[in-house]
Amino acid sequence: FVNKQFGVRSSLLESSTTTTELFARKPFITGNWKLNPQSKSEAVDLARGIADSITGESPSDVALFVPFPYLETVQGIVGDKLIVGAEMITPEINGAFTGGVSPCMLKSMGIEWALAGHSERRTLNKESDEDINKQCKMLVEEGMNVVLCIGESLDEFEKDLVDAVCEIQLKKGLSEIGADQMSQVTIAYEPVWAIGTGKVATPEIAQSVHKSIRSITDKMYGSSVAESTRILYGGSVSPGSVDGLLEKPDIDGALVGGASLDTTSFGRIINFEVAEVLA
Ligand SMILES: O=C[C@H](O)COP(=O)(O)O
Repeated sequence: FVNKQFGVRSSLLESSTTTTELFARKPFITGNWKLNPQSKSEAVDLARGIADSITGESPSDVALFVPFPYLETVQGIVGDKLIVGAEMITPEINGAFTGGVSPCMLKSMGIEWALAGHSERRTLNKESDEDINKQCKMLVEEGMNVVLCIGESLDEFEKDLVDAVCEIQLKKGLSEIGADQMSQVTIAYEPVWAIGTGKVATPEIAQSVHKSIRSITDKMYGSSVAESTRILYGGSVSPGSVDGLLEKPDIDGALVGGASLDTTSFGRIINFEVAEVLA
């Protein structure tokens, strides 16, 4: 077994293997806690467990997107080991937006990352592509980083509209964001039918959509941006599925929901193992 992950796992690497041989982009494993856990003490335990599962220099970037009330606590626990981000933002500077949390507020707390466009917010909170674009633009303009989530419904999947839906969501979500701002953008492909259902997309299906997303990014921004933009897969990622997904050349990481609430499962996902990347 040869582990050629990007990053450092030197004890497992063949002396002739460089860390950049396998992955074109540094893998990025992210957890989205959603409306969990139910208490601060549980959040503390979970954050500690996850931070402890990163020993030495991580082979990947790792991020946790957590509910607002836990941000500072989790950040204090994980330190520099991983990124802590918000699950959403209100794209306003200040004013009469009851319940809102702005990018500026987050930045003042040292939080530099946020999700935008998660399907639960698109569906439950009726966020439109225009709303999501406003969030993305404000985040990058504030010098923050955004994970833009896109993905088709089951109905759209069955009607073979996957690439078309992703193209629309991508183009609208990134409207007026320049090539020079794309280093602040990560894309997450999350088929809605795979979220929380246990029905993970096969690596082949996910790879095909990721390749199409990269090609759309190429048309929008050129090859250099397309080749450097990380595209994560989300939807029922588990310890059993992560290795196969990460073996695909255009799958640069994962956005993990349910399994990010379990220290052992998320620890295994963070420390995924691939022997080679399959074209
Ligand atoms: O943000 C994460 C996604 O919604 C995936 O959630 P899941 O891993 O529970 O399916």
